[in-house]
Amino acid sequence: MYNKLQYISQGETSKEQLYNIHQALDAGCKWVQMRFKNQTTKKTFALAEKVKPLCEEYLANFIINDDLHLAEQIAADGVHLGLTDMKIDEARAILGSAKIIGGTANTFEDIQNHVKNGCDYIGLGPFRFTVTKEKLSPILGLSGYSEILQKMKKNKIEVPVYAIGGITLKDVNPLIDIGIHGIAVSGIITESDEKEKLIQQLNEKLYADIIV
Ligand SMILES: Cc1ncc(COP(=O)(O)OP(=O)(O)O)c(N)n1
Ligand SMILES: Cc1ncsc1CCOP(=O)(O)O
Ligand SMILES: [Mg+2]
Repeated sequence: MYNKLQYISQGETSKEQLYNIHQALDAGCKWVQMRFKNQTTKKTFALAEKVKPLCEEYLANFIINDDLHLAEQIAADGVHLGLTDMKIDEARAILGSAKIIGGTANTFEDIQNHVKNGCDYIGLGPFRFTVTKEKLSPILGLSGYSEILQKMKKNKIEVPVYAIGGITLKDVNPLIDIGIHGIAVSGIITESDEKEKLIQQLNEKLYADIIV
C-alpha cells in the first residue's frame, strides 16, 4: 500500500527544488512528487536526474508531475496526471503495470473514469483554497469529499484517495474519519520550520488506526 503522505515539491529554481526535496526527505517524507512547472525539458530532466538517486537513498517513492515521458526516461516510480494531462489509459499503455499512475479528480465521475482507465490512486481536490496552484477546480470542502466517498462506497469503487489543496494538520482526522486514504501536501511541509516534528505528527494521525 502506498505511503499515506505525499510531498509535492516546490521551488522557483532547480536549486530551490532540490533543497526543498532534500529537506522533506531528511524530515521523513517517503513519497515525493516532483512538480516543477513551466520549465524547459532540459531543466526538468536535469533536476529529475538528481532527485531520483536522492529518493533512492532515502527509500522514498519518486513520481513526476505531468510529464509521462520524463517519468519514462528517468525510470521514476511513476507519474501524476491531471484532468488536462495525458489520459490515464494512454499513460498505462506506455508505462506498464509496475509503475504508479495517479490521477486528479474533482468529481465522482472523474474517479469513475480514472479507475476504469487503470489509475492506482486519486488526488481529489482542492480541499480548500491554496496559493500553490493557479486555476483551481471548484473547492470541495469536507462535505464535498464526504459525498464523493459515499458514492464510491455505494458503487463499490475501491482506490486510495488522497486529499489535496491547502491541507493542514488539523484537517487530517476529519479526512481520515470520512474514508480518505492519505494526503498530498506541499505548502505546509515546504514552509515549516519544524519539518521532522510536523511529518511525525501527520504520520501519527494518518496511521493512527494501524496496529503494530
Ligand atoms: C496527488 C495530486 N493530486 C492532484 C494534483 C493536481 O494535478 P493537476 O490537476 O494536473 O495540477 P498540477 O499539479 O499539474 O498543477 C497533483 N499534482 N497531485
Ligand atoms: C497541486 C495541487 N492541486 C490541487 S491543490 C494543489 C496544491 C497543493 O499544495 P498545498 O498543499 O500547498 O495547498
Ligand atoms: Mg498536471
